[in-house]
Amino acid sequence: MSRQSPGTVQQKADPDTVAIRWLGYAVQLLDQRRLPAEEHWLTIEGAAGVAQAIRDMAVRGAPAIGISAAYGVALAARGADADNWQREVRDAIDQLAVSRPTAVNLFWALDRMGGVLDQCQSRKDAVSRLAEAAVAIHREDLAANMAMADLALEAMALEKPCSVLTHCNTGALATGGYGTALGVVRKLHEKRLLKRVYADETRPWLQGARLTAWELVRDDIPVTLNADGAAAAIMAKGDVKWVIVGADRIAANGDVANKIGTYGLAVLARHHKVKFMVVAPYSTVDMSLASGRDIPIEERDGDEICQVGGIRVAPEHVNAFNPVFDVTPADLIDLIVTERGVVHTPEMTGMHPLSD
Ligand SMILES: CSC[C@H]1O[C@H](OP(=O)(O)O)[C@H](O)[C@@H]1O
Repeated sequence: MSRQSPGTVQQKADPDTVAIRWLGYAVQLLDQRRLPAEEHWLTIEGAAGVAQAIRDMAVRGAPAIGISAAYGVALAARGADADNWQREVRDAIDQLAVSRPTAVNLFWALDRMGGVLDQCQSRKDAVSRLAEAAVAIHREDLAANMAMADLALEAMALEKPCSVLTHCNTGALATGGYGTALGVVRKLHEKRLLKRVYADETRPWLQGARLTAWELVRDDIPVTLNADGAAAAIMAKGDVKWVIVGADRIAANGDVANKIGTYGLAVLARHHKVKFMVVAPYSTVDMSLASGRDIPIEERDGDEICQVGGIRVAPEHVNAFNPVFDVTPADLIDLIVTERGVVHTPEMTGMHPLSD
């Protein structure tokens, strides 16, 4: 990631960890499909472009798609007709809401932007207030990540450095900056409490191999990349003490939807007496859903798992099943960390201790 340029949202953390830039007239997104081969920034001036970037995974990661969608709403106000601005911004919100179904951060951000829209008196008012609201969502997410890292370290109460294992990419790329689960990894490294982080490659989009490995190598954090299927053997060796993952939606009972493969890791962790931690901002918690059974799970085109690096490896016409998230039941989770606080053994209380 490159450094912020003038006119972009000002952050308190290291600006190198920012992959979404607000330019006032456009949002810039570091195209995650092209990493690590190329650091290519997309400049997007309308909500339709943002919706497409989310759908096509140019930007991905639950908090990052919420932040991007918020900027999309702000752009819709800028491009709206003076007489029909409310309708046009509402339509943009609807369009953004159908870009991806599982990460609730998207709907949370759009609801918040819709609330601001309801208070606007004119298009001019909407242009400035919606931009301010999107920047606030971005800044708050970054601040939440920093807070969660501190809370997680406190809860881990480590006496000596340990190794951890993570899945997918939950770093600066997936968030407003710094990262959720990967923010905890960064903090462990900073406090000299990290021996090594094992990064699952995360088929089929390879967020672990392409994005997590890129972020960590870039920041000199000791990382070992492994095939997803190696996680059991790694845990069996006994070096890994924690599995640390992010989340796309957390139901009221503490069940967690996250990248496909997470549930399997939780089962393995319990078998090997490895602790299992979920790290996500409170915007990922959906108290309207009683359990993980109610979480909509995105299924993407089966062709995504029939190829590797753009080259088809499966036979033509094979039937392929490609759910991109799974649900880990609360009883397999030791800790859920949000910026509001930590829930220990969520199967006992669900997320209720942190709700309003
Ligand atoms: C920091 S949340 C990241 C979250 O997003 C991932 O999904 P995707 O790459 O499909 O957007 C995954 O579930 C991660 O835990």
